[in-house]
This record gives sequence, structure tokens and C-alpha cells, in this order.
Amino acid sequence: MDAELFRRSRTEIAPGAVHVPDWLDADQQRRLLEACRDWARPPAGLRTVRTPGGGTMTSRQVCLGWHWYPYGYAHTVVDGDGAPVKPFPEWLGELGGRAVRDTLGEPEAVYDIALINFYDADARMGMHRDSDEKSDAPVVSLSLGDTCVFRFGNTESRTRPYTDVELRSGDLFVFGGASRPAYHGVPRVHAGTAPSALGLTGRLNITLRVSGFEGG
Ligand SMILES: O=C(O)CCC(=O)C(=O)O
Ligand SMILES: [Fe+2]
Repeated sequence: MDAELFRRSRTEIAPGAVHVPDWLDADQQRRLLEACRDWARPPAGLRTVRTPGGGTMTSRQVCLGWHWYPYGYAHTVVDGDGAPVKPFPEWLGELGGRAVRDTLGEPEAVYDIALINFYDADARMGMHRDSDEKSDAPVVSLSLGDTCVFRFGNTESRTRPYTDVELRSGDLFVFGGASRPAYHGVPRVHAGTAPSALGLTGRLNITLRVSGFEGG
């Protein structure tokens, strides 16, 4: 997977939605992975998310800053062990700000939420919008490990038109502006495609968001 005949280039997938291949170098990926491993530990660690309809999400998740559950945010893991959500570190906010600056321009708000999703070979994420925040600041997405198909759709429906983008380890995807309410999902993970030096079996995605909530 490391050999490449054509260099992947930065692409605007839709207005306000930008894919930047290889935004994180190997060292940055390793450091972010180490941090994810720490965050995944209990209390308030990696958990299976249950949806109100009785289903379960196939990716497993841990949150920082604010705890997301279907469908809202809380200070504690209300649908899990009840522990306080882990703090959102300042360095991660700076990384989010830099991602926006590199793609869409000067960030207008400070990042305070991270959702970290771990996908094994069979995990997927259905088409959805990130709509439980009160801010329309861009969503920043960072990928580690296995390559996936990231489906970026339209703002009206879960169906076509959409664009399938391959997200690989180290890639950045930012969606803001007119694309902030777009439906998106992960129909497929390509098992065994992670860079071997990273030492991750599976895929991690870190999405950074601005809550827009008052009183931290
Ligand atoms: O795993 C991904 O690339 C997308 C994650 C996502 O859409 C979310 O956490 O809301
Ligand atoms: Fe999402």
C-alpha cells in the first residue's frame, strides 16, 4: 500500500469539504495513536454505542471534552460506566485549529469535542449528519491505520449524489460551510492496509468538533 504511482493530491470534494492526503507524518500518527490508546482505557474508555432503536454501532467509541450518546452530549458517560468524560487536551484543540487554517482559513472557534471511533475489519458507519452540536464550525477528521471508504454525501438525504473518498492513515478531511450539514458515513474498511510501522490493526478516526455549548 505504501508504493504509489500517482501522488494523491488535496481535493475539494464539495464546497467547504477538503481532503488532504498524508496531513500527519509518521511520527505525528504514532503520537496520536499512543494518545488514543490511553483515552481508550477505562474509566470512560472505549465502549459499544447502543442506539435508541435497539441496535448497536459497529465501531467502538470514546469521547473527550463532551460525551456523545445517541443523540446528545453529556458531562458523564450516561450510557456506559457513568464516569466523567475525559478532558479535551489543549494540544488537540491546536491541531484542530491548524487543520482548519490549512484547509478553509482562520478558525472562528475553539475545538472542545473529540469522538474517537475504532473500526475493526467488519465495522461500518451508516450515513448520518453531525448535528448534535450548537456550532456550525467545521468538523475535522483524522484517520489512522487501515484505509477506509468515506462516503461524503449531500445535505438533503442519505442517498446519492455522494462521493466516495479513500481515507488512509494520516489523512485529514475537513467539512465546514455549506458542507457542514452533509450526510456522511463509512461503508467499508480495507482490513490489513494500515502502514506496518504504525502497529495498528484496524482503523481509528478522530473527529474534532466545536460544541457551541455554554459553561464548558
Ligand atoms: O470514521 C469516520 O471517518 C467518520 C466518523 C464520523 O462520521 C463521526 O464520528 O461522526
Ligand atoms: Fe460523522
